[in-house]
Amino acid sequence: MNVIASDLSGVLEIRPKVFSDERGFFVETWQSEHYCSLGLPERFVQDNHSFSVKGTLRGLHFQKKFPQGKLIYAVTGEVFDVVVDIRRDSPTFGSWCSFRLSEKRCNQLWIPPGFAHGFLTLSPSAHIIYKCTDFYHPEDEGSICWNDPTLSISWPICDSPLLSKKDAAAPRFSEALKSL
Ligand SMILES: Cc1cn([C@H]2C[C@H](O)[C@@H](COP(=O)(O)OP(=O)(O)O[C@H]3O[C@@H](C)C(=O)[C@@H](O)[C@H]3O)O2)c(=O)[nH]c1=O
Repeated sequence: MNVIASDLSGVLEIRPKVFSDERGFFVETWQSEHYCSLGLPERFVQDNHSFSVKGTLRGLHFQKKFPQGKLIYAVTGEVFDVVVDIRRDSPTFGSWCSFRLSEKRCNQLWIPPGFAHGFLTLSPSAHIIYKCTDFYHPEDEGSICWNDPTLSISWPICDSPLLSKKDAAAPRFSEALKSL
């Protein structure tokens, strides 16, 4: 397993060992001893699976009182995944970083609690699964508009992404964080 630290403390790209043979491949996507030794918690309480068509952008989402750590994996396709540091006491508060997660790379992204998260589907479609450290609390959810001018995220191929109604109406970064 290779682990690449990012510019945002705690955010890790994990590249698990892939065992390929004539049948295909095998990969461990969660093994508590190995992943906990990287600093991930042992306890995840919810697993999610989303399917998106090309050009879909989900995010940027966060929970306020119940922040979720997330371990993200692209089972099929490729996504441009973005995390934004919304930890007020962090030296990188307001900074973002991006990762390409894909079925070819078999890579994973660990996002600790305290970040807003979103992704854009680059391939014709993508199945994304992720483990969460806290439950979904819809009443606690916050969102930031994907094209916030302060954040100025360099989304690839993204003039008019496919958005949910909620994401299309998401507030700017400064407004969204007033509720934090
Ligand atoms: C996220 C979530 C949604 N839902 C429901 C609510 C809604 O009716 C439907 C679709 O919800 P959304 O439009 O919020 O789904 P989506 O836009 O895919 O939301 C997700 O986006 C990515 C970027 C994340 O980081 C996730 O934490 C989550 O916020 O699914 C649940 O029942 N449980 C959940 O955990």
